[in-house]
Amino acid sequence: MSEGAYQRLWESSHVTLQELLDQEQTLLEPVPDQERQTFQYRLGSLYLHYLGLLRCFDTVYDQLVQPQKRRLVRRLLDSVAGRVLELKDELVRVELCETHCLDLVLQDLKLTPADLEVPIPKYFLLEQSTTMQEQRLMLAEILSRLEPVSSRKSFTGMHRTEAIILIQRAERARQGRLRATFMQEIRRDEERDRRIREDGRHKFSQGQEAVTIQKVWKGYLQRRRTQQDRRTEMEFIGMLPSPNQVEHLSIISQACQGEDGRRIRQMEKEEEFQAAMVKTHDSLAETEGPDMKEKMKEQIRQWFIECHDLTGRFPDYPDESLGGSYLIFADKTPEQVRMELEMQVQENKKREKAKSKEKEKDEKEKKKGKEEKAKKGEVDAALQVLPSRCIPVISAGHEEYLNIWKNRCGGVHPSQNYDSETLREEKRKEVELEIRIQVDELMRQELRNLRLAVDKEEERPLRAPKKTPGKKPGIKKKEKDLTPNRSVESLYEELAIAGLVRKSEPVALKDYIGDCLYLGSALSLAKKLPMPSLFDIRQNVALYAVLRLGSPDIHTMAPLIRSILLVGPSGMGKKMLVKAVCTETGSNLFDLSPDNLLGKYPGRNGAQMMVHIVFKVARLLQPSVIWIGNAEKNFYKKIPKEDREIDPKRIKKDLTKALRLLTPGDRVMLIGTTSRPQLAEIRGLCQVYERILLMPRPDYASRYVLWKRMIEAQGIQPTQRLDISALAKVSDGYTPGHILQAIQSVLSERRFLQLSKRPLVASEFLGQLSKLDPVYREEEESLKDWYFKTPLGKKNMKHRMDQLEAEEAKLTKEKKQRK
Ligand SMILES: Nc1ncnc2c1ncn2[C@@H]1O[C@H](COP(=O)(O)OP(=O)(O)OP(=O)(O)O)[C@@H](O)[C@H]1O
Repeated sequence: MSEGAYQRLWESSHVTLQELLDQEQTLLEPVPDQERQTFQYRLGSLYLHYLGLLRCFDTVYDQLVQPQKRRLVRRLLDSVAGRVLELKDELVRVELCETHCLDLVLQDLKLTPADLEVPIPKYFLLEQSTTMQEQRLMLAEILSRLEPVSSRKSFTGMHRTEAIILIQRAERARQGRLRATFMQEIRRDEERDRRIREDGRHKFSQGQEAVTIQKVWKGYLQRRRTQQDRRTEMEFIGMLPSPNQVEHLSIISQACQGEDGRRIRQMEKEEEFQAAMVKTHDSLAETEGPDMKEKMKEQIRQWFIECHDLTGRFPDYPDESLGGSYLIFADKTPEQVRMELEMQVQENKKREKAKSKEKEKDEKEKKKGKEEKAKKGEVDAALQVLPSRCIPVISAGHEEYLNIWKNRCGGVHPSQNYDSETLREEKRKEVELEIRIQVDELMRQELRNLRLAVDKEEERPLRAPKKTPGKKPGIKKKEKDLTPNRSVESLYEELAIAGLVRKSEPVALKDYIGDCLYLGSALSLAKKLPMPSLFDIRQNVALYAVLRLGSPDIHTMAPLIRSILLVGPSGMGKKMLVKAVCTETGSNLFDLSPDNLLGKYPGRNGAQMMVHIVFKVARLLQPSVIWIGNAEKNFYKKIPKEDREIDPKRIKKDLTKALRLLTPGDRVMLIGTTSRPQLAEIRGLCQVYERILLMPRPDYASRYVLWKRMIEAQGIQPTQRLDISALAKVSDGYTPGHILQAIQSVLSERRFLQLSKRPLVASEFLGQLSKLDPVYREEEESLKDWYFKTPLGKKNMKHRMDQLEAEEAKLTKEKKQRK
């Protein structure tokens, strides 16, 4: 794509954004519970639109070169991502479920399932800070120091004689196999000769011979032609990949080169812009600074005099936290400002009084209302979207685009140099603010002198800055630092040596294979509960973990989620998802799994110290993932004998406390994984883990793509002879881990070499599959039953029951009326 194309994409994104911002307003109006479905539909549609926008802004930010525009697009990208997360929360709140069936919305908007995919901004990985890379190097260095010890321990030598015997045995076996094949061939030839001798040779005339040869040849030619035609048609309709892979790959690599080239240009332009910012700032401070200073002083003095003339006394100087003298210039007369300052105190008092009165009134009304509702026996619930934190940021960004960039974007090849006029405007404001701080300091002193000289007034006590409502200083508990004298590096090293920090294997989230549920809405209509697909799980992990951990701005704007629990049978890819989160966000991986804590930091104080250090380091070196495998063990109802030694519940209390101290901006996420949550106390588990993602066995669509892509990942292009659909059908009940295991055991090195002569067929995998234990129905049912005991599951169940009851009541009423 050319630069002009990215520019046009940006412009069209703003057209969509304008439409979405218009829709936002209507969503704030409360909707009665009866219209739940329409409300869900509107939410779903908005969510899909924002996802599309996120994709566009990500592409534009990745490829746009002009530094000022990139800054604006970045702000828009982060705030749109925040809005996507807010809408996801709304969807969960309204649908009482972690997964959503958006197939009808997709259909109406003429989108494909690929549009449901949550895009992960490319800058998460491309703009990883150097500190993150340094951390990774530090960990590699610590681990390499530890390695020789462990490798020495694990290496068990083999005696020379034993080794010779082993090699001889293998060589004799090889020779035996060769001889056997040779003998088999000799016997086959002998058998054929014998049969020919017994049957006697057919005598053909020359004509018959010619006809036979022609028959075979023509048949062969026709079959080849038909096969070719069929293949061409399948390629044409996109059912088979094009054989021209080389050409395809060269086009892709060319496009990638173009993108990389643009990223290099971005860096060059950014450096230019950084230098220009410093230069413009300095030149403005030098040329316009003194004038600005004098003008400000003049204005403020004028204000002092006018206030004194009007009220007979000098005004109070606005506090620094209120913006200092900037408050005076906000289009107000000096008298207004003074009055405002005076009025603030009185208003606060009045407001407090009114609040206490209102509270009393509300309580009375509530009581009355409750009594009335109880009398009527009905609950009047209304659905409404919560006010957004991201919309103001998006609107401001959109405004800025309209005011500054919209009319300057034109041209097929827009200029990618920075705009010096806009830069000067921005820097002028910055310089003005800096100078204002200096001027305020001077003028405060001058005011004090004036009061003393003119009114003979001693210094007045400074008015306390206005407190923001809701924030009560001192109420938030402050964390006690148990390791005040230790550096982060030394704590990190300590954790790495103890094995609590791990090196995560690189796994991309897109490699978590799985297709979406195509019939979700149909199932819902048939009153069947749709189960989450692997696709849904991938999307939820992207939304809950990756987007939040990837960017500090998104984390601050999005609703806070500190922990998630992945619940599913063994082999569903829970650990793989944890690794993928670390890879996509460049997070540090801390392992607090009960089995990993055996013998580490013993005693009550030890456990407290361990959790403290892990959370402290995780927060200081954010983004971080704290993983707890077999998370049920921390909350065992009854500790089994074999786990008594590890004392799995010892970190429970400290974990809950440490989690509560995480605030927006602390990019730390606790991810628990478990396959047996039934063994845990459900209350404790659900208190620690805010979101619970159930991972049932894969459905047919997911199994199909799993087989296909896992075989392809081994470097094999499945042929027509491999019936993947049949494989997907018979592997019902098996997890992705099982499927991978079966593929790996069939595709041995020897089988690989035979592929050209003997293509793969489905039956080969069945033997391997039959050796593995599938997820039995009882196990899955018990997991589902457990899920419906969790807070969200319970609400969902109750809602569905209520709906069923209401429908039954409606039906009986209709029947009665017909009679
Ligand atoms: N959806 C998937 N796509 C691709 N590979 C998968 C998928 N799910 C699982 N795998 C693969 O299956 C194997 C087992 O996965 P993993 O160890 O993550 O499962 P798990 O649920 O953590 O198991 P356990 O509960 O036993 O710890 C891994 O090699 C992983 O890469």
